[in-house]
Amino acid sequence: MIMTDTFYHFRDIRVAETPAPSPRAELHRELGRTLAELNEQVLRLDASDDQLRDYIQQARELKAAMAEQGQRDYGTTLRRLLDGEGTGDDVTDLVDFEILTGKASPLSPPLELWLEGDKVKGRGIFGLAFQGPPGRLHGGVIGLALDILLAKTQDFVEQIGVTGTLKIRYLAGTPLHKPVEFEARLIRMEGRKLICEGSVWVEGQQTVAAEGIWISPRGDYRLKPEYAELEAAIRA
Ligand SMILES: CCCCCCCCCC(=O)SCCNC(=O)CCNC(=O)[C@H](O)C(C)(C)COP(=O)(O)OP(=O)(O)OC[C@H]1O[C@@H](n2cnc3c(N)ncnc32)[C@H](O)[C@@H]1OP(=O)(O)O
Repeated sequence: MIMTDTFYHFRDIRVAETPAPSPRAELHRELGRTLAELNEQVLRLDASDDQLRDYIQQARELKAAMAEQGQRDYGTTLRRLLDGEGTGDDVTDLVDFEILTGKASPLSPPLELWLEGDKVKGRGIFGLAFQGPPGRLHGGVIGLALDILLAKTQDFVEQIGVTGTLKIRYLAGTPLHKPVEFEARLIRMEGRKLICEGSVWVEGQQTVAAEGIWISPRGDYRLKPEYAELEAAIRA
């Protein structure tokens, strides 16, 4: 019997289409979630000075124990993926530690993203660590979430570009601790520019509107063949 391993290329990594996590990746996710919960717990922790000293000591010991293990090298992982020789673990290593969306990152709610028809959709519940105005999500964090969300409209095209312009209009406060829904879509492509729009919703009320321009460093934006049917919608 011939055993075939699956290898991944960087350009094939799409929203919500990452390989099933290995047991190691699952454990990283559990560790990340536990640390995120700890991060929420530590905010204005109502503990005595002695208890705080004890927690500092325990945290330092945990950090020192982890430091002995070292960290896998990001550059090597990215290189394998850019060469089309990435493993499933390489893909999860890349996406699972991303800010806000990474399932193994202590800095993530996490914000979940997926493709639905011609849209990129997202959902997340943000805790106190992401607070701006009292009880509300920080506007800069919303900007970060929209940057990540709108960038994923590039899942429909061949090129990968960088954020050129991101315009955000805050229409109403976005509350903490409630499901926040995100939506983005391609508007049009003009050579190396990709123009897209996004919105943020809580309980059916729109709280934020955004428009973005992404710039492809090399080559004009082109739809991937499997999304050719979007042509009519984005030219309309
Ligand atoms: C391999 C791994 C890749 C992973 C990517 C992850 C991305 C993560 C998301 C980010 O955090 S991106 C970081 C934030 N963005 C940046 O750091 C971008 C910094 N700016 C640049 O690098 C350059 O200014 C840029 C590449 C955006 C444009 O420089 P160019 O010299 O290629 O542009 P050029 O002047 O030739 O203009 C090309 C077209 O784009 C337009 N343009 C240029 N900069 C623009 C801009 N900033 N906003 C809107 N449009 C812009 C420009 O008007 C022109 O339009 P027209 O063809 O219609 O004349």
